[in-house]
Amino acid sequence: MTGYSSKNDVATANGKQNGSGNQTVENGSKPTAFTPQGNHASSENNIQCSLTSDEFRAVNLMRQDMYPYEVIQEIADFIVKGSGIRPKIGIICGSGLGSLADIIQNPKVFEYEKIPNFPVSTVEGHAGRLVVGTLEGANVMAMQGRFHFYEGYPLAKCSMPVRVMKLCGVEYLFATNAAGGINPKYAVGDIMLMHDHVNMLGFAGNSPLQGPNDPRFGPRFPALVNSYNKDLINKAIEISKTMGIESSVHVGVYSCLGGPTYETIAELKALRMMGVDAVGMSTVHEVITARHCDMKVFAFSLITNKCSTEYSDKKDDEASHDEVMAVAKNRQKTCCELVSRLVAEIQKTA
Ligand SMILES: O=P(O)(O)O[C@@H]1C[C@H](O)[C@@H](CO)O1
Ligand SMILES: Nc1nc2[nH]cnc2c(=O)[nH]1
Repeated sequence: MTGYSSKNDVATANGKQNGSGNQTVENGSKPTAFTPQGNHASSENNIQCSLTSDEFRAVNLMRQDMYPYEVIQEIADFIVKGSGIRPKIGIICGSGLGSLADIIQNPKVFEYEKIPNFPVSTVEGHAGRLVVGTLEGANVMAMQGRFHFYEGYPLAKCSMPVRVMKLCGVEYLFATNAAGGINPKYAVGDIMLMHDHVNMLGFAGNSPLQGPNDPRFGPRFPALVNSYNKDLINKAIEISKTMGIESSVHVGVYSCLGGPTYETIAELKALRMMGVDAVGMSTVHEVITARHCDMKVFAFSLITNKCSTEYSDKKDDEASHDEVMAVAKNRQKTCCELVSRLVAEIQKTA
């Protein structure tokens, strides 16, 4: 084979590691060494890590994934007391779909950084606010900004807000996302109602339920068949007919990869062979957490880009977050209408 070369260069994020493993840091502060036990020491004979003590503490906080029931209860109490509302429906806004929270009436807004023990959003298109209020007469709470594995958060932390929703009183989770369409019949701007998922992070041994199980949330070994509520899917199909968009609404299988990279062609081919229709970087761990604590789940993907399984040199064929955001902005009105009409249906039968 020609045209392919592999060099043994080793680089760090700041590009300063040399072949001998010696490291320097950009800002001149002294690197901190850490032991495999996790306590960081300044001894030079341990594994070296180019973090200052402050950076190390920040990373540690980010990776904290144990949220005892009592801590989640405290967060839930903070939100219920602060808003004066006990929400029944929880909405998670996907990339660029923050407007789903803007349609909430009499909103009480909580910035994530002001909520005790809450993580912060780091991704463009995820504002980082919890909005509590009413929609179509129903009490709702919406996450305007979710947490992703690729941001550095463990899965349990990414989906911790779902447990907060549960303890606030939420019975229904509406999870939305932006996703790449692998099914060749899907077009950009279409909506895929999720009826199942392939948990690629789970295949790799990662779960939001890893670690000790607290039975106050749910069982050690929850079943996931029928995770996506069929009645809600059918109601959404009926609503799509009345909205005149049924030809661009599909029912399909979503898969979550770790990101932040978009997929290679070989990965897309593999996913297609596995029966995946749309691929993204979220939602699955939230659904698992919601089902564990017995919430009813409705989820949909907005198809923001087509994932071709053919090799191409065209730059236009590459996925980009700008495209994802632009398509989501274009389709936000339709997504908002679908969500509010479904909320109205739930409220009607309450
Ligand atoms: O939060 P979602 O799943 O809607 O966002 C998707 C996945 C990545 O965060 C981002 C990639 O463009 O969009
Ligand atoms: N993994 C993944 N996530 C996305 N989010 C929006 N589009 C995509 C995509 O093509 N792949």
